[in-house]
Amino acid sequence: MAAIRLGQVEYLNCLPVYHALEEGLIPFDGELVKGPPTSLNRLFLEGNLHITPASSIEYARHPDRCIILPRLSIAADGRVASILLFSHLPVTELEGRKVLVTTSSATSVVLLRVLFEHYYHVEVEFCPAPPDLTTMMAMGDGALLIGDDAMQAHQQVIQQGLPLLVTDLGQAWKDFTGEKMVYALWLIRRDFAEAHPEETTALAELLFQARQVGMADLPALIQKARRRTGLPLPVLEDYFTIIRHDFDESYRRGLLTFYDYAYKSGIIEERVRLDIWGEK
Ligand SMILES: C=C(O[C@@H]1C=C(C(=O)O)C=C[C@H]1O)C(=O)O
Repeated sequence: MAAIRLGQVEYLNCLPVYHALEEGLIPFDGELVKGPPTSLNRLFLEGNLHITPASSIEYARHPDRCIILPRLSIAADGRVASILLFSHLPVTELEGRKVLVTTSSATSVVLLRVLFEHYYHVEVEFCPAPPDLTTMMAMGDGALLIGDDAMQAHQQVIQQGLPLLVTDLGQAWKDFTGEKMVYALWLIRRDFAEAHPEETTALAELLFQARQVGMADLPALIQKARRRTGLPLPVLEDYFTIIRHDFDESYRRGLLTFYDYAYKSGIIEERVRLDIWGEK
């Protein structure tokens, strides 16, 4: 069998799961392929990755091509700190304005559309743009950033005292629905999983164990995150307590609520059921 190609989102949100693999604390002889979420989504759907964390909305767009690994996600219960809308005006005053959305995200762009349509009841014009706060804010009145880009931009706003409002979409989603929000799922290619069921179960277990090992040494994660991003320690300590990787019933309910709104907004074509490896 060819070496496993495993995707890794190049943001801090993945560190708890990949730290143990990067450090060899858990042996993994496949290949780690790093990138922003939209690159991993594309590589996976083109058949160039066996497993990857992918934007949760992509599962709903291609349920026939993938299976969800159990017990893993990238999620938060309310405030998430890395999915942020920066704006010149309060969100409810953005009617008719242009909002730039990062080309690195799929899920959060849909989440923003859902929130504007169903929660804020405001119509805005969305334009994709590379993730750079200054350029984005020069082109419009709002900028959606995710991951480390969002966290760095937030620091820039604080340190330079920029006159921008910052809306946390995880918090907005919680205020709107009362639910948790699942941003990413670990997906495995359906053809691969069906042809190699034992390897699939072993890979699911390996990733779950890696996360257990990673989370068991939070100080090491924080030090590594600091070296990688230069973000202040209190920001990192806060982030690793609010970013979650669980996928129990309450997370699944939050995800299905999100899919329902995406369906109502015409973003996905049908209501999806979650096909989770090892569960029938
Ligand atoms: C919480 C996050 O989760 C993610 C958001 C994604 C998206 O919006 O498509 C995809 C993968 C994750 O990186 C984040 O990036 O900040």
